[in-house]
Amino acid sequence: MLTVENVNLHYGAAQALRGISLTAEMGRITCVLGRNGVGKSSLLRAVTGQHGISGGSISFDGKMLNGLPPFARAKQGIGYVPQGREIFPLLTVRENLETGYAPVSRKERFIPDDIFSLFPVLQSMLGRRGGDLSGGQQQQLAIGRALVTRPKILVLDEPTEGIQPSIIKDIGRAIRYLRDSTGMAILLVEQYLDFCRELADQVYIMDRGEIVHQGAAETLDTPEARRHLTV
Ligand SMILES: Nc1ncnc2c1ncn2[C@@H]1O[C@H](COP(=O)(O)OP(=O)(O)OP(=O)(O)O)[C@@H](O)[C@H]1O
Repeated sequence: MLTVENVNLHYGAAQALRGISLTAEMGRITCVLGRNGVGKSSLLRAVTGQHGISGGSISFDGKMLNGLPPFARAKQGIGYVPQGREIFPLLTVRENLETGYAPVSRKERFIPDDIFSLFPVLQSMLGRRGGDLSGGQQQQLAIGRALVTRPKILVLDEPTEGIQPSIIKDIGRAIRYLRDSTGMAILLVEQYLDFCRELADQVYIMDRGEIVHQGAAETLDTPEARRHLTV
């Protein structure tokens, strides 16, 4: 289980996270919703070690992550699918997937078949350059690359952003499959309410760097939750 306790994060003098606490349990999909700029990506940067925190603690599987660099967190089992996908455009699909080998042991340095069952398009495009793929295919590649690192928790930053509906469905199916078949934890940041409502076991809403609501997915339909999500 991932435990975030009372976390603060600053960019210079600007505070982006204010006393954030949340948990993401194994075998469950935890969704964090919120409008633009409320600190969702900053939360994931804190969890993955992309940005240091200025207070609080983050632990996974009983181990404290504070101060560990991103590669050490990847070794602990934290897989990250960043906003904007960050595919290497000049590397092939296969090479992009192979960049996920870095944190795993030599004997695990192969691409699990599951990835191609979830996203068959990746298999048919193994020799193509990442930059030639559509946005939706790149998103599938970014998820595949994170899965190559054999994560125990998959952390996704707005995977539906700019993606066509049919691929959003595939991504939703893949996330559910990963939860159910592997028991991994999923921490998902989103702005797309319907996607979260369908997938999430547990939801949090952020506003101005704080958690302002938490509960089961059904609670997203309460007027109080809606108020935090409408512009
Ligand atoms: N590198 C940075 N330097 C300074 N301020 C930043 C930086 N990154 C984000 N911020 C600020 O921190 C706040 C939270 O940003 P963050 O990207 O975490 O929000 P978000 O909820 O993920 O938004 P979005 O949906 O647009 O990605 C915003 O006010 C943003 O302007």
